[in-house]
Amino acid sequence: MEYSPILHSLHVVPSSHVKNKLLVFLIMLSLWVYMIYCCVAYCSTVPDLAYGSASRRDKDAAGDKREPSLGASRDLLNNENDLDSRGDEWDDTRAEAKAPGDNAMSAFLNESESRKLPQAIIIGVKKGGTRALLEFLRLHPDIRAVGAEPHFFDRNYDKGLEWYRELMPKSSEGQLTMEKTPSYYVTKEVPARIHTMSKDTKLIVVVRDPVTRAISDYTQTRSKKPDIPSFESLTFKNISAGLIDTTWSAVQIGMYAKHLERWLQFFPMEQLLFVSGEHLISDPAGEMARVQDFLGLRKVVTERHFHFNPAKGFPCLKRPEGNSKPHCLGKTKGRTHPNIDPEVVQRLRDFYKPFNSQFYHMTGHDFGWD
Ligand SMILES: Nc1ncnc2c1ncn2[C@@H]1O[C@H](COP(=O)(O)OS(=O)(=O)O)[C@@H](OP(=O)(O)O)[C@H]1O
Repeated sequence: MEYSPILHSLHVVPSSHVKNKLLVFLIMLSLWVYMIYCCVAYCSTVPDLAYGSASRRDKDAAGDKREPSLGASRDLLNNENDLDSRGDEWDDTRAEAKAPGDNAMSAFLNESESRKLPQAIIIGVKKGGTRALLEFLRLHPDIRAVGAEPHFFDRNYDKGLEWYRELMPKSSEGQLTMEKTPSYYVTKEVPARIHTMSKDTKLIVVVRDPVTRAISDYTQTRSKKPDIPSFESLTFKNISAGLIDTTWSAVQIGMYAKHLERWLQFFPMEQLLFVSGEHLISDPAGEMARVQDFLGLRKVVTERHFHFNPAKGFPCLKRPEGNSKPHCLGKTKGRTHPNIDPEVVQRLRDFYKPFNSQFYHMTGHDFGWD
């Protein structure tokens, strides 16, 4: 038969047209199948998890940042207005450390997480280095800690344990929940209250030379209230008689042995760990080894996590892997202290000597302040 283009087109065009239609139909079908699959199987779970984790994250963040309503006190001025007390330093380091895809996984794991009352608390002392210690500890995967200071046992006790528990971040079974509120160490009612929550609570106290601590405390107050009297005049009840004012909190907090006596009425010494604020700066890894040991944790936070910043005079945190910039605590840590009359400093040293000796004796550790 002779070739006829007309016949050919009559024969071919309809068939390619059908093929095209078939192709479009198949594509549409697979799209529909995919969409149905998404809606029924995938979409019904993933957005839930994603939403769940997002809302949980928001809630956790809110929990971390939620400021408990606080009664008016001098500490309120000293601490709660201190942005560093809200505790978000180095959070970005931890966020960066998450691998992509971790969100879905952590959302899944979150399902088995719950908020728990803290099993360990950093109870003091104010200006001892408590923020640095908490942030060092937050690097540990087995620790979940609330960033802000809850002040539950001193200022918010009437709100009840459920209120307190709600402030805590979610944690899984093997993780320890922690918080830090430095005023606990010196507040009379706190040892009994923590004991009532759990007699097994582990207690950590960061202590520092009481004279430097007092000056640091004063420096913080003055940064908010520049018109306060001089350190020298606040130190003495009667300046000519050289009588130290032990009712001034900056002086009183440093009488560590006196406060420790109260704690020992409720807790055995083995349940308390005293961290040297000075060592936390000069040998953070060494001090962290003691803390992790005390908490029964694997030694995860080591020298690889620290980088000493000579300009700041403090160790800052770095991720062991990678070469990102180390993260340091904010400006409210390491404020320049005013020069204090050396005679007043010496008077304070003499005043603290017997308290320090008693403290060394009680803890079995010479902190070397004298
Ligand atoms: N790594 C690191 N970075 C910065 N600062 C450090 C660090 N380690 C310890 N410190 C010392 O911590 C002091 C503040 O103590 P706290 O965090 O306990 O203060 S607060 O009570 O929470 O306000 C703060 O006291 P000042 O220097 O007087 O500001 C620091 O000396």
